[in-house]
Amino acid sequence: MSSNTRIACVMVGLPARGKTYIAQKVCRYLQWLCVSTRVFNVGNYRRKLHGAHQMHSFFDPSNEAGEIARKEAAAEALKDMLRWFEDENGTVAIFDATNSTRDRRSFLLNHCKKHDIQVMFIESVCQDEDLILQNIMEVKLSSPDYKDMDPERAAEDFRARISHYEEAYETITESDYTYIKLVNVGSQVVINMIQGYLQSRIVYYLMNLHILPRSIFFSRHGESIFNLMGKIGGDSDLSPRGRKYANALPKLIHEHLGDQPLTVWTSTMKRTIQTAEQLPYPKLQWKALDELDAGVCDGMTYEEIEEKYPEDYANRDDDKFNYRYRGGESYRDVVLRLEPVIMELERQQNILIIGHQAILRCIYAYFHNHPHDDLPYIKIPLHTIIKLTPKAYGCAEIKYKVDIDAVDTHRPKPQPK
Ligand SMILES: O=c1[nH]cnc2c1c(-c1ccc(Cl)cc1)cn2-c1ccccc1
Repeated sequence: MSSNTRIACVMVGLPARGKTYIAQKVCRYLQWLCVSTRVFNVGNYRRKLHGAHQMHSFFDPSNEAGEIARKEAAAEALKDMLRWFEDENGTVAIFDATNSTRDRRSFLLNHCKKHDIQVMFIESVCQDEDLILQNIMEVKLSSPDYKDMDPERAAEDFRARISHYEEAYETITESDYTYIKLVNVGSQVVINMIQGYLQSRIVYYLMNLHILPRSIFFSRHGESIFNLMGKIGGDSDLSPRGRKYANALPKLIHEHLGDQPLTVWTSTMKRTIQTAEQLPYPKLQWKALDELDAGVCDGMTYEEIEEKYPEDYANRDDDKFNYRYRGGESYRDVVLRLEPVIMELERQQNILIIGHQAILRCIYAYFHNHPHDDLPYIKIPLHTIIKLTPKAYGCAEIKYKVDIDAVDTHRPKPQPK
């Protein structure tokens, strides 16, 4: 990807078509992959400039004052977006608004062209009334615009807001525009003039999304012999307590899942395969799920590393995300090799990953949008089951500590010097 690529993903769609949902997911995915990305939500600018609790009349095209106020909010967001590209050296900006008329889209396109910013329109078209209602109930009624309002009245007002947009809505047909049109959550996808690597990755990601209810379970392997010895890496067997955990897992998973289908993913290392052995579900081994490669330090204790490689030992905590073991990997390397796993996770429904500490930190950070500086210090204890259930704009989480003792492998972030 050439270093100065700058892309504005411009959302298009009526209210309650998942524009913000898409914007936030694409932003989280790209940031996780170390692409500097940011969402500019025009609704937030409108609320900041003109307050929340605007009733539907504010959005009536014949409402002069409303039109001026909404144009001002869009102009403010656009100004911030351009400034962000310059000052923060941004790569992908996501301009989240209805952008529902040809005029508005051509204005944005011309403005971006002047600043050498590629524009890719992302339109969400949805006629599925149930999904629109689910969106309104899950998202709109909890928005600042409807805080403390009677849900029935709020839903009614929001429907009136939608109808104001429907009158003036012009779907994308500009054949010389770069765009992806997602119909009914990608059950039909139309793409036009997609250019370059990054745009193609964004298109591919969007085509793999679904919003069917599902849960993702994580657990590290049971305690291993190397855990007991304080050694990192290796390919050791489970310890007796680790085997006890493996024996307890099937019942615990069934308690959380009931009779729903599940697929179990492990690495190719013995300790995860042995932990999954008794689970009565289809299993898949991923090389990409193998533990972070510690290179020359593989099989050593931290004391031995400090003894043999004192400068490496000291440097690692200075920037643990980017620190790469000699002949081994960094957390950044692991994130990039996990991208296909994340892509497949987005496609799937219930999955249990039996993984390794560094690996689960990276995957967990993707779902919780954790910054890279914190990622290498996320607590993922042994003998613990984490259940993530994706919601509209985040993930619900249950953490379940199993009552089988294990060593604590967590090393806290050192205090800033
Ligand atoms: O097309 C929609 N129409 C109404 N609602 C929608 C969508 C999508 C959606 C659209 C395209 C894609 Cl690739 C993925 C999701 C998400 N949502 C949503 C539903 C509930 C809460 C938050 C968001």
